[in-house]
Amino acid sequence: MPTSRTPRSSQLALSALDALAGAVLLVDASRRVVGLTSALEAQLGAPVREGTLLSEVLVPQGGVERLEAVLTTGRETTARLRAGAETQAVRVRAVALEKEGWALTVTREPTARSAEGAEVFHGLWTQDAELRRVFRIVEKVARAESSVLVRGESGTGKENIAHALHALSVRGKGPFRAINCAALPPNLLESELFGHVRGAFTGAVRDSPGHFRLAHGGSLFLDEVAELPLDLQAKMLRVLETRTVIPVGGRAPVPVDVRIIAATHRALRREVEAGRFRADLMYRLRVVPIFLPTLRERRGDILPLALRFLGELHQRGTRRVERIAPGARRLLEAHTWPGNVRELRNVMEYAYVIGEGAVLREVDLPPEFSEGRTASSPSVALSPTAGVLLDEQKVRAALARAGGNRSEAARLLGVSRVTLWRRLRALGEAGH
Ligand SMILES: Nc1ncnc2c1ncn2[C@@H]1O[C@H](COP(=O)(O)OP(=O)(O)OP(=O)(O)O)[C@@H](O)[C@H]1O
Repeated sequence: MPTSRTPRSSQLALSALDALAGAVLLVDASRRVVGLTSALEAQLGAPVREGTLLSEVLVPQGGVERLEAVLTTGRETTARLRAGAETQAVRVRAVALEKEGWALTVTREPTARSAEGAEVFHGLWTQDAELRRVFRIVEKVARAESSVLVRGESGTGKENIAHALHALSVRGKGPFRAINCAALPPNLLESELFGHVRGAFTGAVRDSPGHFRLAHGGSLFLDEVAELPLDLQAKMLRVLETRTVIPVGGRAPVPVDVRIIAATHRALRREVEAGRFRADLMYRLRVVPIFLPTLRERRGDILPLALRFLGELHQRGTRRVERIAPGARRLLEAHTWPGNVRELRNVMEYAYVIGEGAVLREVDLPPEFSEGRTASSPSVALSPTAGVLLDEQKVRAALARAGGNRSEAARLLGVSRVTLWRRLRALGEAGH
C-alpha cells in the first residue's frame, strides 16, 4: 500500500513483490495489515487501510479461527477474500518474515477458470485478453454506484454483463429488472417504465407500478437505450435527476432508489450529433462506458465456444460430437458472426440436429455457409460495407426460408426478434 508515508525502500520492496509474486498482503506480528501490492489492491477493487485486522480481509475455510493455522503452518489454504460487500474464492499461503509478521500470497481459486487462460464470468466464456479485461473492469465498476453504459453488438453478452454488474454490487440482493426500449411502442414503454394509475388510458383497469418502482433497491437494465423516443428521454432525465417517478395519469412523484445500467449497439455520441439522443441524458448514463468485443474480433473464441455448445447439446440430446471437421472449422472461423455468440449457439444447434455421428461436417452447417456469400474471404468479412450488404441479403434469405415468419427468420439468423425488427426498420420494412 504505497502511501506518501511509506518509506521509499518499502515502496520499492512492494513493487518488487508486485512484479515477482502478484497479489501479496503484508501483516505485522499483531495480525494487522502493513502493506499490499497493487495487484492485490486491483483484485480487491479498493485500498485497505494500514492497521486493518487480517481477519477483516481474509476468512480461511473453516472460519476466522483458522487464521492462526494459516500463518503458522505455511500450508496453502482456500479462503474468502473480502472485497467490499463481495467475497472472492482464493488460495492463500503465508510466509513468515525474518524480523516479524508474514507475507501472504493470494491467488484466485482456479475453479473460476475452465482452462489455461480461459474464464467463465457470469455465464460468459472467453479466453480473449480484451474480454477478460472487460470482466475485471466490470468487477470494479459494480461496486461503485456509477452509471454504466454497455456497448456491444447483438449477442455479445450485454445482458449477462448487466446481470454481473448488479450481482456484484451492494444491490445484489435487491431486484434486477430488464426492459428493452426497442421492443415496445412509445406509449406502452412509458407506462412499463414509470407505471400508470387506474383509468390513465383505456385498458388501465388498475394501478401498475412500472419497472422503476419494481427495481427499487436494485438495478434497472435499459437495453437498447438509444431507441428511447426523445420525449421519453426527457422524462427519463427528470427521473434520474429527481430520483422520483410520476406514473402515467398520476400527479404525485414517487421516490425511487434504482441503479441504471444501460446498453446499446449504437454509438450514443453519434446519436447525439444526429439529434436523436439528448446529450444531457447521454452524460448521465455514460459515466463508465464498457465496450464488448464482437465474436469476429476474438476469433480464438469461436471453436472453443462451438465445442462448449456442442457439449451442452450432448447433455440434452443423444448425438455426441467429438470433433469439427477441418472444412467446417475454416467456415466457422471465417464467418462474420453478425449475431455473435447467440448466432454461434444457434448454428451449432442446427448442425447438431442436421448432422449425424461424431464429426461435425461442412454440410451440417446452415445453408448460408455453403452459399459462398458469408465472407469466406476474410478481407470481405472484415469490410463494414460488405457486412451491411451481407446483412440485407441474409435477412431476405432468412425471411424467404421462414416463409415470412419473423420469429423463425430471427432464429435462423441467430439474432433476437428485436434485432431483426431493427434491421427490417433500417431497410424500411419493419411494418407496424
Ligand atoms: N462469451 C459467451 N459465452 C457464452 N455464452 C455467451 C457469450 N456471449 C453471449 N453468450 C450468450 O449469448 C446469448 C446472447 O447474449 P445477450 O442476450 O447477453 O446478448 P445481448 O448483447 O444482450 O444481445 P441483444 O442485444 O440481441 O439482446 C445469451 O444466451 C448469452 O448467454
